[in-house]
Amino acid sequence: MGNVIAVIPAAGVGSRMGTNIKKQYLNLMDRPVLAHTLGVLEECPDITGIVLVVAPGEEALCKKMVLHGKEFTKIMAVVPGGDHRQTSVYNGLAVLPETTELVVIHDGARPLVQTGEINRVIREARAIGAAALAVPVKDTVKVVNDQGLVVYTPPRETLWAVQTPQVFRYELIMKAHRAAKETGIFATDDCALVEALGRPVRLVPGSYENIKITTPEDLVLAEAFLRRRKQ
Ligand SMILES: Nc1ccn([C@@H]2O[C@H](COP(=O)(O)OP(=O)(O)OP(=O)(O)O)[C@@H](O)[C@H]2O)c(=O)n1
Ligand SMILES: C[C@](O)(CO)[C@H](O)COP(=O)(O)O
Repeated sequence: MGNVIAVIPAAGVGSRMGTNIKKQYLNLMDRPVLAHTLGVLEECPDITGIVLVVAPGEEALCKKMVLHGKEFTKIMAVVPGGDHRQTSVYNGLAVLPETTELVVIHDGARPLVQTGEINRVIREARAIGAAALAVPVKDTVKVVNDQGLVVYTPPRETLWAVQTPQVFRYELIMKAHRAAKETGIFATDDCALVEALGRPVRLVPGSYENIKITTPEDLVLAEAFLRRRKQ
């Protein structure tokens, strides 16, 4: 088995959080959101290296707020991101060694992922090439038109909310990102780019705790989950 490298996009602006400090640098209990995320990946035995993607010019800030000390020994590179999450991920993928077997793409803003979940996704990706954590959607979802009128109601049992990590064979995810770049496809997750190639993607049941810190109430929830884990 070859290298399994994590690419962590953490270059977003956090517009939905609306705070002066970007959400990845906000404190969640004792340390920044991004430090929690990196801490889980650091502890994951299957992951051999980490490439962190931060906003251009924010490398020093990230070092000061998150990467000080000697906690994160697996960080191979800190690279500048782009205007979209997809571009940030691509910039991370572009610096990986050719010897990389699998890439674990995980949002810097998902600090509550657990080692066992990451391992399960890695196992599936090794078997079929592409896999992601996901949870069944709890609400009934409506598809609407631009006037807010309901067009249809997809059956809930077919709907899953996809999370990260999303794990891929290195050559497959590079092919998918390059093809998306050429055709101008922009997607909100990396699986969609592999789907666009017509290749299979396996969803691995995850946890409702693996939330993405997106709006202010997510920090309250995340803190509650962390406190419960410490009990
Ligand atoms: N240009 C971007 C946009 C997003 N991300 C990262 O992708 C992850 C998921 O994105 P999201 O939660 O949407 O973060 P933001 O784009 O920062 O948030 P918002 O959409 O509210 O502005 C985050 O870790 C974020 O930092 C990134 O690396 N580069
Ligand atoms: C990749 C992702 O985490 C899947 O839920 C998500 O799509 C990333 O960011 P978004 O901007 O909130 O869609």
